Amino acid sequence: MTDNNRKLSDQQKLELIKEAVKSYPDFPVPGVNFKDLFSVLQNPPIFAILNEILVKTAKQIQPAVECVVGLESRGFLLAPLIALELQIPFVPIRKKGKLPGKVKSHKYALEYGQDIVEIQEGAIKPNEKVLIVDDLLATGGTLNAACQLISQVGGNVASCLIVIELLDLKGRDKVSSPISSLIQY
Ligand SMILES: O=P(O)(O)OC[C@H]1O[C@H](OP(=O)(O)OP(=O)(O)O)[C@H](O)[C@@H]1O
Ligand SMILES: Nc1ncnc2[nH]cnc12
Repeated sequence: MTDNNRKLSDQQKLELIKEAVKSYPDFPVPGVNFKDLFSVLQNPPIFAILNEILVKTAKQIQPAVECVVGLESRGFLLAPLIALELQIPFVPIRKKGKLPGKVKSHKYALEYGQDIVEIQEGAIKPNEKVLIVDDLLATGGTLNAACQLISQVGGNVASCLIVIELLDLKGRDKVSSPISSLIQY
């Protein structure tokens, strides 16, 4: 963190992150206003602020989480940063057919299309307290599928941490675990 950033409030830091998120109307299909996390990652001071807030938020969860699950693909850019800082395992949830070994699967609906998510058997310990991390909450289909999958393999979803929440889509209504989002549209 730079000296200038140290003087900013959390609210001001979140505003800077929000200003750095680029929007792309009608991508990848008409009607979707795509919010691009990569525009934040291409701005190192803002990426540093995002990392700082994600780690701080994750550390505040009580009781402490024991594992960080990242959702393919953009959750993979953030979850390992948190896992490393907290010195707990990072576990991927991927789209169908990409993880080796025995997997458990769950089908889900997207804002556009549908998909299947998978996790490796044994990646989550029985009753382990899990933090799920992703870049964006839209319809909530992906996050709900991840929660179901983690429960299916015996984990306990303690909390979900999302950078961008699209409020109109009411995605959080689909998810029974607590969700923190950093910026909202
Ligand atoms: O709340 P939902 O409606 O489920 O949408 C949110 C999900 O959609 C995006 O991923 P996407 O499925 O586009 O996959 P990608 O990151 O691999 O491009 C985003 O990164 C979330 O994971
Ligand atoms: N509007 C959106 N922007 C970025 N990723 C998304 N995934 C689902 N909806 C999205």
